[in-house]
Amino acid sequence: MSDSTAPKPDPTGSQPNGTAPAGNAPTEAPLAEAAADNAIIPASSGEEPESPVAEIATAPDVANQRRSGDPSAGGGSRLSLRNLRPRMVRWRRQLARVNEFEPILLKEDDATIRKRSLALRYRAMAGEKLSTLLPEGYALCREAGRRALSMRHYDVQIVGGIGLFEGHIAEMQTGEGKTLTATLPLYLHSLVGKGAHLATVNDYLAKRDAEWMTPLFEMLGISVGIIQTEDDQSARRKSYSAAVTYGTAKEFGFDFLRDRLLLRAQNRMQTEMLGGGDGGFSDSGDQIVMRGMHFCLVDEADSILIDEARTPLIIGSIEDNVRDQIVETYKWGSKHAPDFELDEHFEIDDETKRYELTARGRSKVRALPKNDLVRAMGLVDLYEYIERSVKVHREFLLNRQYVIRPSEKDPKIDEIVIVDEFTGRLAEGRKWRDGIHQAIESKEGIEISVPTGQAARITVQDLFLRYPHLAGMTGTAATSASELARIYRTPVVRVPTNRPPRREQLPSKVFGTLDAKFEAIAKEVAEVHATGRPVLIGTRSIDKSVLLAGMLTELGIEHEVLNANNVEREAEIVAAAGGIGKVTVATNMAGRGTDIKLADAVESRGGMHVICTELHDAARIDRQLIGRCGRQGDRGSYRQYLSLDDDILKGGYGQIKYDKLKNRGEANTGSADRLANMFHRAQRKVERRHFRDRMVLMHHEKERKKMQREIGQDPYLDTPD
Ligand SMILES: Nc1ncnc2c1ncn2[C@@H]1O[C@H](COP(=O)(O)OP(=O)(O)OP(=O)(O)O)[C@@H](O)[C@H]1O
Repeated sequence: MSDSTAPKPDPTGSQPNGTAPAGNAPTEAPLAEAAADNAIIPASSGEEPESPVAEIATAPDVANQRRSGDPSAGGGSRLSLRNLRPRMVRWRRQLARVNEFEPILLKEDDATIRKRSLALRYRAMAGEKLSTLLPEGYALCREAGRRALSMRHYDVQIVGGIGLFEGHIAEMQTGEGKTLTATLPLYLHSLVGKGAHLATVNDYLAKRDAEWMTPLFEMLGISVGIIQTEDDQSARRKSYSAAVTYGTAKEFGFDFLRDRLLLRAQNRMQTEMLGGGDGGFSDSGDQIVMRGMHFCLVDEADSILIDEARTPLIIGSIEDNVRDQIVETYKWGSKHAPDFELDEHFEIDDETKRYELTARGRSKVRALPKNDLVRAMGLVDLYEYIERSVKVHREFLLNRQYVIRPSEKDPKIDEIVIVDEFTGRLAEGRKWRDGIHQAIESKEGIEISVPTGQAARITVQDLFLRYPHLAGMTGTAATSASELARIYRTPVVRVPTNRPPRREQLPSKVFGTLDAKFEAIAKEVAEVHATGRPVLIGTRSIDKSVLLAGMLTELGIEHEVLNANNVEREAEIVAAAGGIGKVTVATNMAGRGTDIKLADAVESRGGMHVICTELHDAARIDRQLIGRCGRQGDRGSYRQYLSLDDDILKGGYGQIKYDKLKNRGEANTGSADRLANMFHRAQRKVERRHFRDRMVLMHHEKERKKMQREIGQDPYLDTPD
């Protein structure tokens, strides 16, 4: 930590408000302007979480944005909702109070800043309200940022930070400095001594952001902990004991479950000891790692709180050696199944279609060679394994009942996907029960997915609902505002950009077929590429990214493909994507969290051009892609390409109407641009359906937990498999 008394020069050139020299004007000008006209723009009337979705969804700004069909609208626009004015006025007043501290803090040395921070902590611990401490706290944080990181929180960031402190989801455009903004509510909430968590999507981001912000926190006497997947219990305990802890939603969830299991085990031991008198309770030194859940700030809030919301975090109860034994026995079964003959070794019950070994079949099983793991399995179990394997060999055929393809989660691993016998379509995510699925995996020689057995389970949603104070940041929340407000009681606010955005939306183009669309896209890539501007093309699936890449190769355009198949090079590809003449084809969320920095000469040529090749099921994902260009006031442009055979039309209007549109598309030779709005309507229908599905699921889960509590069970530990 630096002891210098003189503050470090501010590379942003910005000065405290009111004392700003002329050169500072560009940095703070938009805020001054925006502040006068509602610095923060509500994306929904989330203040009334109880209000019906329609009311929220039709909040004027969202509605305007959708009417214009511009999924990137927002950010710097200045729209206002009359009924939310009081909140904005209050936040602006608080900003003014934060600013009042600045000239005073500027004159103080590092040691005094730290002392002030300690004094704030005492006051918070003594029970003073954090909202009273906010102006000085935020001013201290800003001053620490300026000295330790050479970054002074912009006024918009301070106002965004106030919104976060008050439990909002702040929508900030990519590149607007969410990492620095996060320090404000983290610092303030950490003062009460119960810990403040920042949850992000992966270990890498947790570590990177924590390390980047640590000098700021250290200057204020605030310790920082980082949770990484490989950490052991004692490292975790240490990280959680820090004032501020960075980690992933997943790790926070697992630690919560492990602690809960441990507490139950200890509780049981204690009860046994008290009851039996001779119980073996000993405090073996096992201690929980978390020290409660007080405040959590969720980065990439929409993806964690909505996309991942239903993801269950499960701690398995099957131990590794048992798992190995099960896997081995499946393999053993499928190896020997072809040697079993109908009628001689097994029979099939006409009614139940059950396979049953005959006496000869059973003695054959006993005589089969077995390794130690298989031998340790009970004989009755072995009969069942063989019966199941024989059934699978006779009845389940590759490319008829199922296909094999690379797993979406990990393309290096193959997986079995069931073919729906009625529709002939792939039944994504479905599995056969009673070991059939595993027996097929074994027959095909691919990794056997032994179920874990559940010892404890929590969904990401439940986890965050347990925090009494929750807030989030994201580039794209406005379109999910109603859902976030309804589930988490976290209203969404839009934070305007520090500098006005200069991103240009080019008119959407609609084609009859995918082929026609892709040809036009390739042509546009060639044209923009010739000017030296970088082009980023987003596709909905891996195969489409490959198709487009093939077309670009034919045109002789050098390019990079970024999809789930080459995640290792992700950061490298994204970092280079803003160079002169770069062309990058990416599937949706790829490259998240890495900044695309434009090469110097790119800005004067018009910045980056983004091409969206199809609408996604959620407008939010489209906006994420579009947000890649025109960052921090850079120039940039984007265009949406659509065709009448796009999946979104099927999802929105159903198969029959989709088939009609597709036929119309095939007959269509000219432009169909006038139909662009139809695609956005379809997208809204899909979004609404997904929202309804999620609400139904949430309702069922809630009921289940209620019932379990009523009968004295723990909904996280007594989980149905
Ligand atoms: N107040 C500030 N003063 C100077 N530079 C800043 C300030 N705030 C942010 N920056 C710079 O802006 C850049 C983007 O910051 P950051 O990565 O936190 O953005 P982000 O909003 O998280 O973007 P993404 O959505 O891509 O994750 C960084 O290089 C950071 O140094």
